[in-house]
Amino acid sequence: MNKIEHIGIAVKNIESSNLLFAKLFGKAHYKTEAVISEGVKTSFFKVGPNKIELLEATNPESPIAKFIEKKGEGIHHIAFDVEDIEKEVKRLVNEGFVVLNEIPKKGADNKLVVFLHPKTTNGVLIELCQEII
Ligand SMILES: C[C@@H](C(=O)O)C(=O)SCCNC(=O)CCNC(=O)[C@H](O)C(C)(C)COP(=O)(O)OP(=O)(O)OC[C@H]1O[C@@H](n2cnc3c(N)ncnc32)[C@H](O)[C@@H]1OP(=O)(O)O
Ligand SMILES: [Co+2]
Repeated sequence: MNKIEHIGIAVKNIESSNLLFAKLFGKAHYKTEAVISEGVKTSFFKVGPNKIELLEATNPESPIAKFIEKKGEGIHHIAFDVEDIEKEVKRLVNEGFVVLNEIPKKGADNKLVVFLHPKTTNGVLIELCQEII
């Protein structure tokens, strides 16, 4: 596992949160993207070398809708950059982690992604990301 790729923050309204985080960071988001399969609208900010992903649910079954219902807005996941996602998944399964999707799926910002269940990672939802070249 390499560096943190992004931190995901669940928000109720991405338009108003875009304005709020633009005020906080002193610059606007650089991209928005809907990921239909995850039921989310996303926007991305660059803060120095770091990337922040805002996520709004687009339907009530979305993981973001369920998360906000239970816990409210806030940090939803931490994503890590990996070079070979399939190899990393195998390694983590061997270590006993519960992988939510063993077959990598298409995420936002040109990435293949895999999630680990927060129950096996001390309550932190972890996303693995491999850049699609
Ligand atoms: C676009 C993409 C990208 O970057 O490219 C994204 O990020 S998409 C980001 C959105 N997509 C995803 O998150 C996909 C992976 N996530 C999922 O499959 C789901 O959200 C689960 C993580 C399995 C949780 O679903 P759900 O709450 O329905 O399951 P569950 O009832 O089994 O919940 C199990 C426990 O996990 C907790 N839980 C749920 N979401 C959590 C989160 N984000 N961080 C920490 N804990 C979390 C619940 O409160 C519950 O705790 P208690 O039992 O203590 O009450
Ligand atoms: Co993410």
